[in-house]
Amino acid sequence: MRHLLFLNKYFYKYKWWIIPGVIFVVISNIFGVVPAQVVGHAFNLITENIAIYQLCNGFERQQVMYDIFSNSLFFFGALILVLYLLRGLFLFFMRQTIILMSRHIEFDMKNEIYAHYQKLSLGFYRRNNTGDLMNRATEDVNRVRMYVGPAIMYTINTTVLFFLIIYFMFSVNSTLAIYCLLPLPILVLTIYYVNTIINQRSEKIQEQLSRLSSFVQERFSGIRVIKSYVREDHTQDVFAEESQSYKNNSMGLVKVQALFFPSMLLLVGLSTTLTVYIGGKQVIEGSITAGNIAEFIVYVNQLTFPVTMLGWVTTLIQRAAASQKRINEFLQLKPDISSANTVEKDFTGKISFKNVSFTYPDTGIEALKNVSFEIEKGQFLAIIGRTGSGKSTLANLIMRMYDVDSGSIQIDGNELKGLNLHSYRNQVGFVPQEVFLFSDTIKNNIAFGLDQVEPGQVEQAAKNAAVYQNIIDFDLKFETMLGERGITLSGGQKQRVSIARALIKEPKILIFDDCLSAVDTKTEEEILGNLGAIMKGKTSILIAHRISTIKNADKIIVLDEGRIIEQGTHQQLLDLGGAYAEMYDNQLLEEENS
Ligand SMILES: Nc1ncnc2c1ncn2[C@@H]1O[C@H](COP(=O)(O)OP(=O)(O)OP(=O)(O)O)[C@@H](O)[C@H]1O
Repeated sequence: MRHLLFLNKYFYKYKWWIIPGVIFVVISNIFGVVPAQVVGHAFNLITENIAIYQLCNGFERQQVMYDIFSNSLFFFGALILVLYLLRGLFLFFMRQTIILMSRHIEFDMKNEIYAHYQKLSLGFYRRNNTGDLMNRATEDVNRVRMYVGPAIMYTINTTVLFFLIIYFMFSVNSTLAIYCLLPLPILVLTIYYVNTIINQRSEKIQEQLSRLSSFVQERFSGIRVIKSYVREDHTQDVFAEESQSYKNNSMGLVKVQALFFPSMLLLVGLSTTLTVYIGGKQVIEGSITAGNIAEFIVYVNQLTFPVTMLGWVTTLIQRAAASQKRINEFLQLKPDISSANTVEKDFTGKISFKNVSFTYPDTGIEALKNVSFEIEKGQFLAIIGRTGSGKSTLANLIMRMYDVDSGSIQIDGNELKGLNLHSYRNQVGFVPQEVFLFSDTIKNNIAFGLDQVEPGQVEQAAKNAAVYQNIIDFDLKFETMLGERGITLSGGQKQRVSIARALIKEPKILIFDDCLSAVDTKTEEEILGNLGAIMKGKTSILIAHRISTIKNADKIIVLDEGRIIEQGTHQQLLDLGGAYAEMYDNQLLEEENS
């Protein structure tokens, strides 16, 4: 429950919603309870005068009495109607304040969670799966909203109504009030018990449902693999099995739910019977009127719904507390990477690594060991090495996706950790190894890193990335949609759109993480030629597997098992006759063979 204290700041923020809300609850309940007394008076009017009315049978006076009777009853009826209309009006205001407040809180929370998620570093996203992140920002927030809205509203409502009714009941007759209320605790306990069972089963069903949807989602994403391995029938069987247990559990839930209303009605019936029985005896004794019995029956019926709600509200609160706990777990996480300095600087692009070592915290793999090198402003650095040698890790460290364990990375002679991260990353163009494009138009994908796009900028970036002609060939050209509902680009086209996205930023430092692998050698040469012109005076880092791609680099670093084993120009490394020269010979041989 203490987790829900987190929400107090929102209650404070929206105090001018909740305070009038509570006042509306009180007023609406007063208008809800008073009609019971009017019913009582109406009853008394009839029971007290019906005998006299019948005595006047056959006399002219009977018509006069009839008129008085019907006018009075009409008055009572109209009064009840007006009171209920007023109750309805204040119920409307109550919802318009408390439920609207819950929607505002939901909106604020979603934004707070989303903003916080974005601050968390890459490591956090590696540790938690997307489904879990999404659930906390949607399903869990929704459950908390049910607490700040309906749960709070019904709790206040039930409390106010309960005290009003108790007050009125006891002011009429305390013995009858006690008998009337006697079955209520049993009703509360029964409903709470049945509700708990319903809840446990619903949770189980919910879990099964999300397992089922993850299963379906994954299988449809991998439909190509399923079809090529002819596993449709097997997948169908697994799906049917999962659905079967979902069905069985849902049917079990229906059974419990079916018990809910009958048990509730039974106890309300018991309460009414006691009211009539005990009340009847008291009428005979002369301590109350028949109208009071009618009044009590209305009270009992009025209490039923809020009391039923109590069980539901308890589960809402329990669920909200569990959800808020999950939300708080993430909200309390501090980002591993934070911007230390707010001064924004323009960089020239000199990068130096001094004895940098880095181990991935999740796997314990030491990806870089004592790495030292320097790139001057405007130089072209290439990194080559076997798969898993630490090339992408090096690029990620320059982007400060992770912080180094030991050693230091400096940009223009300043510690990377001390730089304004936002401004620094804004000046770096990064093309990751795994291309990711958004389900949006090609134009918006290329212009992703810009706040404002000048005319012709997107087209020029596409030309520089040698993808312009491909885009022009599509019917909708730059407005072509990508992703699930749009077209699918080829691997090479995707890589080039992703390159265009980095180039359009006109970065001071450009990092290409093995992103020319799906591009043919001719296109690769075209891109590299364009890059030469664009990156003049700016620093570029290119990670590659083909020596043909990097031989013009100012400096080449050869990585092996996280260590730099050789560095120099293409010619220097060939002259060295080591790993690079061997790689070169092998690649020449492969080319000749093919
Ligand atoms: N996010 C991660 N969490 C844990 N370990 C990782 C992570 N990324 C990479 N590694 C490990 O770090 C080592 C270096 O990986 P890295 O991706 O830097 O190699 P690479 O040289 O870029 O390989 P490739 O050429 O295949 O892309 C590998 O052993 C890899 O398993």
